[in-house]
Amino acid sequence: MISVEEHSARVRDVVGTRPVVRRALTDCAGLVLAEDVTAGVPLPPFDNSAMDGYAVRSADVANARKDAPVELPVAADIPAGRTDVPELAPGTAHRIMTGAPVPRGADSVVMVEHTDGGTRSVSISTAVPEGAHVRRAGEDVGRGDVVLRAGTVLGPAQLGLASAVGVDRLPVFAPPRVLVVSTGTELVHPPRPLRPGQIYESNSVMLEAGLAALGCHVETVRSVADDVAEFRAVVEPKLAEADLVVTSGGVSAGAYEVVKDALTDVGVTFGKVAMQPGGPQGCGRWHGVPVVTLPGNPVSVLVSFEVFVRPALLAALGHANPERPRARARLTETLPSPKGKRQFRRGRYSPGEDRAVVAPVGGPGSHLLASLARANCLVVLDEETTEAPKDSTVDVLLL
Ligand SMILES: Nc1nc2c(c(=O)[nH]1)N[C@H]1C(S)=C(S)[C@@H](COP(=O)(O)OP(=O)(O)OC[C@H]3O[C@@H](n4cnc5c(N)ncnc54)[C@H](O)[C@@H]3O)O[C@H]1N2
Ligand code: MOO
Ligand SMILES: [Mg+2]
Repeated sequence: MISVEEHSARVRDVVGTRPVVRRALTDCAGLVLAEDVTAGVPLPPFDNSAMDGYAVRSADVANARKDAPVELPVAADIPAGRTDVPELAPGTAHRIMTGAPVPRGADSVVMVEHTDGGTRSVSISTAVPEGAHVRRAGEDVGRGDVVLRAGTVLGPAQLGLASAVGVDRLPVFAPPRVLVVSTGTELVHPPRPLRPGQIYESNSVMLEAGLAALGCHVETVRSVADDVAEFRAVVEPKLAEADLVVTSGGVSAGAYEVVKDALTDVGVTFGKVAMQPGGPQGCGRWHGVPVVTLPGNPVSVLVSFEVFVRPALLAALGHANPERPRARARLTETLPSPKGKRQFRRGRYSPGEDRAVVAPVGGPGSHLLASLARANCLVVLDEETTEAPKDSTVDVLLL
């Protein structure tokens, strides 16, 4: 039996790191930036107006008041996007819109609300300080500034910033193509009616959803019978298109362990990990493609995905912290735990007023899928623990 840490290290090793690719910004959401990004232009690129109104010299409107407005001729009209903006002559105003370049000669903008809105001449009823409503070139970002650091997870704001400084593609860690294979002669897909002895397949649905949430491209074989020849015939031709294979089922101690039987002699190692659920595990390479084999019980699949596959993939994708957040919480009922194994029990975590609380959901059985769907965390009881008493403080992994 190997420890959770040993198997984690093996899985991380086999999954490795992803190559860097340059992708269009719109294909980068959720991915990790592989290199620093510098600004090709300052932000804003030029002095521009923060308001719709009139560009003026503040000295020309210094005496303007509501009851004594100042009248200026309007010498130009500057909508946003105008590229041939004339200089402002003293004693004149330019009508200007938000985002339009402030003309040379002007030092401030008067909001249209403080004028009569004139187009030939304008009556201005307020004085403005120098610089009023002018957004200065480079006040947000200077040319050549590092705007995004390698390792940044790219969300909407980061991608918007990249575009704003003139970038169209970014170097990111390429999401892998993952082939999910569920094994089991008993598996049937809804809405086909069940015959006695059959069950509806659920593991590939969980794995596909979990992998897609990490940005992986997933191809799924929703079920293969427990037959080595069929398993090889279905899966082997798909290896060329996969960066990782994740299987479910067929790895334990029975007579029809299709994954174990098909892959033992080709480079995948099987054994037991000191944990419950998720004991029987395997990993290795098949024709050079990384393979992680998960046990078939549905709770075992999802716990194994959380403990081994998800962190390995996030690390491969460049995430600095690939682990789920952890917390400590007061246990609402006593939980037994098998000696020598790390136990993961489903729980409902709530932050609480002064101390977080976790209530176990369902029993330890790894077929109890309904309780998994109600859980928002896993209570982690270490290998030494045989019982975690009610009201004791335990570690939880927040899902
Ligand atoms: N004699 C022993 N028997 C078992 C041991 C053991 O140590 N000695 N370990 C048990 C543990 S723990 C687990 S976990 C399972 C793992 O079994 P396999 O990986 O071989 O998985 P299967 O036998 O194929 O299936 C187990 C169970 O899960 C259901 N299943 C499988 N695939 C799916 C799916 N895609 N969707 C829904 N349900 C699925 C399957 O019907 C079985 O009930 O072995 C124990 N046995
Ligand atoms: O370890 Mo199995 O994964 O308990 O059900
Ligand atoms: Mg089995």
